[in-house]
Amino acid sequence: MQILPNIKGPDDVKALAPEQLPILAEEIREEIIHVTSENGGHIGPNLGVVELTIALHRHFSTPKDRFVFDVSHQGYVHKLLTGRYGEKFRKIRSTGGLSGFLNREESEHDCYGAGHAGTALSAALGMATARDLNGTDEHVVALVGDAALTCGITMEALNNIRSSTKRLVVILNDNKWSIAPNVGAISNYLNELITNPVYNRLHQDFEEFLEGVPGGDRLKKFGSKVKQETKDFFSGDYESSLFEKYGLRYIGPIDGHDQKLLDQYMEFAKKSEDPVILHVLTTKGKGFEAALGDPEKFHGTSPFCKTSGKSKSGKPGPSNYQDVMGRALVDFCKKDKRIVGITGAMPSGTGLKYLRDELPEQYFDVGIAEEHAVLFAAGLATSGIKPVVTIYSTFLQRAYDCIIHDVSLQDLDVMFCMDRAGLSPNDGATHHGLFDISYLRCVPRAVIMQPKDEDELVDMMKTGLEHKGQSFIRYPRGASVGVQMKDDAEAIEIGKAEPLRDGDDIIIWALGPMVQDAFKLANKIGAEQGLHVGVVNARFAKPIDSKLLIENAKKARLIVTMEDHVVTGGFGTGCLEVLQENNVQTPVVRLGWPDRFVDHGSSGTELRAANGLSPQDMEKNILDAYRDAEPKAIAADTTPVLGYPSGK
Ligand SMILES: Cc1ncc(C[n+]2csc(CCOP(=O)(O)OP(=O)(O)O)c2C)c(N)n1
Ligand SMILES: CC(=O)[C@@H](O)[C@H](O)COP(=O)(O)O
Ligand SMILES: [Mg+2]
Repeated sequence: MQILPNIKGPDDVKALAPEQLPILAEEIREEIIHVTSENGGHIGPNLGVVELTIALHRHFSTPKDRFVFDVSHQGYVHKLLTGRYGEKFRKIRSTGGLSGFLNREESEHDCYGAGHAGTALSAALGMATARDLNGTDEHVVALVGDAALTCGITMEALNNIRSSTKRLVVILNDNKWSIAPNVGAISNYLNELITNPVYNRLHQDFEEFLEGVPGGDRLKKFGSKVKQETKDFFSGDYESSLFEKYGLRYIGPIDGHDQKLLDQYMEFAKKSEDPVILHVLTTKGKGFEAALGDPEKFHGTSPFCKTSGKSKSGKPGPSNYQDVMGRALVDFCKKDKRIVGITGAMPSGTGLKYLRDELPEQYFDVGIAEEHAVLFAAGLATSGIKPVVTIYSTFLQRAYDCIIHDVSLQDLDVMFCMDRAGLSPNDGATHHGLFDISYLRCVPRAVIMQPKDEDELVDMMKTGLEHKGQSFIRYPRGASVGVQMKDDAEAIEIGKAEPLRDGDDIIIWALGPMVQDAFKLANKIGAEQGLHVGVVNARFAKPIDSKLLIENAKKARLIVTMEDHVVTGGFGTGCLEVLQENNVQTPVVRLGWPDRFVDHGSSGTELRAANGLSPQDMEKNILDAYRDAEPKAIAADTTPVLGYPSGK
């Protein structure tokens, strides 16, 4: 490492001689491969933007100039070039390390954070418009991936640029990939642009421009061809690109790994007196064979072996919830052709890849377009199709009005599978699924459920598929419990909780994976305090099993609720409402995430410990509340203690 460690900021990048840039690029790739092999992370997207990001920092000057990266999962190079090489980068996406996304609190060079796709163009346009209003002269550059163009918000911003500002630089980073291969008409259109004769449509002052850039004369011979085409273009012989129809000057496509070419076109884009889009072709995973061979796997990966690319994760454990859901959905779709699965560009992450491969006619990937996914499902449902919308809890936030206004208000039969409900530790605040119960519990008729294990997940899928109305199943990222699966799923009576262990001193109502934690606490408190602690698998966050809850609360001295969700408006709050409405005074301790955003971290265990949710914290919370609660004169129940999953 000769250059990268000495890059303390963009000025050091500008000071490099051209012949040093390939060395810097090589060192950056080496660092990204090393760090992501240890921590996991978005290796593919970042290896694809090395030369592009170097060029950005050689021609623009953050923090005065503003870079807005769409999703910003491809921001590692930017971080390395803005003084963040070192220990914190080495721990990126882990406790105490950098965020995996741009973050305003992390650096003055990160003018805008992200994590969700489709926000960059609108935010950048806001910044450019603010600049015009303030009369300042900074440059604003939006880096947008080809799949981010499938987001509705991106098109809303495109529609607005021409009428809002004169100066905005948009870099379209076109690598043909979303997480899976990019989909839809916009993707096909970009391919058309690329397969046309490779030329750059430049404004007629192309020759003038060449005077102004180093090596411009070398391009002169090339310019004569372009000049002809420019004339044709302006004479209307060429149909202008989609982007010109939106009022942007389109330049491209150019090779996004050719540092010299990038230099020249960045300079042109910078000088443009019109909003300009520079169409850059890059290769996701460039510089790492395994990533080139499997861009989907290496879009965002867990730690891997640097030589083979093989995942480092230990011995195979229980299936991930996404795979259980995906395989079960195939079975349900085989039995009922009316059932279809819909994903927003994430067939692997949601598990819908099984349906894609086995029953492609019942599979729909709509691109990064969650609002459209829900509305599309609503349309399908009006014609007797039973759509299953599989979108991560956090990304479903994007489609909230479509859920209420289109699916719920019209009482259409749609089932939602919300993966990543709970923590996404390494991705952090933009990706934790901690709000879905709160944002859905207020929606009339919504059925919100969470399984205690993978077998119950399939039961809940059957329940939702048979339910006439709107059902939402939430389940966590990663491995399931490892229980024996039934041969045939059994529907669950809606609103029916599952008592698992008797108790009358304390009764814990746990949702989803918290059932495991509840049993551990019940066993420990029972053994050490001699208390009789019951456990109920709540199953439904809406409707709550009020009858059983009231019965439990009249019997016990304390009710505890446990959820992998914020407390504010969550499942525990629902239980409080039930007891209050029925005038049952038994105190309730609600164990869940506090009313604040939760950072990224190495694991759920570390994040829980950092947020007062370690097993010790929860035990203390419960015992303190128990001591403060009014004793109740009820004889201890001697019913034998049940265990779950196998008497643990
Ligand atoms: C609203 C939303 N939906 C889904 C995702 C998951 N996601 C993260 S990156 C990505 C693909 C982005 O593709 P592109 O914009 O082309 O960037 P690339 O990874 O190719 O550089 C997706 C679907 C997200 N971050 N936000
Ligand atoms: C950047 C982004 O939004 C996705 O790549 C996300 O990080 C995937 O999350 P999972 O790894 O949980 O599928
Ligand atoms: Mg892409």
